[in-house]
Amino acid sequence: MTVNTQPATERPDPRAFGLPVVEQADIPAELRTLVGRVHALIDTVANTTETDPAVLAEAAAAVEEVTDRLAAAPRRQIGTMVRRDLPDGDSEYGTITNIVAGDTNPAAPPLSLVPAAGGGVHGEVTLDTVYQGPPGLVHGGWIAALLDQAVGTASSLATSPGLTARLEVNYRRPTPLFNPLEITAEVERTERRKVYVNGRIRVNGEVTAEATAIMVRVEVPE
Ligand SMILES: CCCCCCCCCCCC(=O)SCCNC(=O)CCNC(=O)[C@H](O)C(C)(C)COP(=O)(O)OP(=O)(O)OC[C@H]1O[C@@H](n2cnc3c(N)ncnc32)[C@H](O)[C@@H]1OP(=O)(O)O
Repeated sequence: MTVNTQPATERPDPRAFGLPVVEQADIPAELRTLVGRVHALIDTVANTTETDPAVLAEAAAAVEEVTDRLAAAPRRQIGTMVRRDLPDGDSEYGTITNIVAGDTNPAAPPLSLVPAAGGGVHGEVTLDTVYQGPPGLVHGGWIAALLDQAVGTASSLATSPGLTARLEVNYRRPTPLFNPLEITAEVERTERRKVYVNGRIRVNGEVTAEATAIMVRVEVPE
């Protein structure tokens, strides 16, 4: 039987899955600054034309020293979630180191997806060369990752959290780096635990990639 989607009245608490939860507001501003600077470091290292061995060795030693200092504190438990308040008064949980949207992951763009006025979710992100595939263009796997995150978030907010069972991506136009990407997704219908979701990426109003997905909602342990 096909049923209409209905907003979840109650979202499962990740603690029911044994996962710790961090409040987004409790992430120190200094950690956010560090995450941003490490992202800039990744981009800079990927693109530096420095060849002086002394300069490169000094940089590597400095990075090692900072890494060792931070590693003195215990690591987060794998699967740590972050609870975020959304502009519409709702809230959502996400994995704090999620590679697409993780608050504390310097490798993440990061993408912030929020409920769209007309339903579904939307977000905007501009990608640097960390995400480069073909010259000047976003890697196709990263396009799929952005769309996966979007359909997963749309499904989670409209129903309850799930895992991607199927994701089909059509690459319509090249998706450029250093251009704002508008990402949207919305649930089409639900069928038992299956949630059928559509998503797309637009650049200057033109669709560059679109996806159809089936999310399968996770069952809360007894
Ligand atoms: C808040 C806390 C944390 C919440 C955590 C939230 C995390 C968000 C993650 C973001 C998105 C990701 O990257 S997810 C990561 C990538 N995806 C994965 O790793 C998923 C790997 N696959 C799996 O674990 C599994 O196959 C599942 C969970 C998808 C389904 O297994 P299952 O739970 O045993 O369910 P199962 O009975 O097999 O299937 C349920 C229904 O879905 C259908 N179905 C199953 N697979 C498919 C498929 N590939 N294509 C079409 N349909 C399918 C079945 O026919 C059935 O339909 P019917 O009989 O009802 O008609």
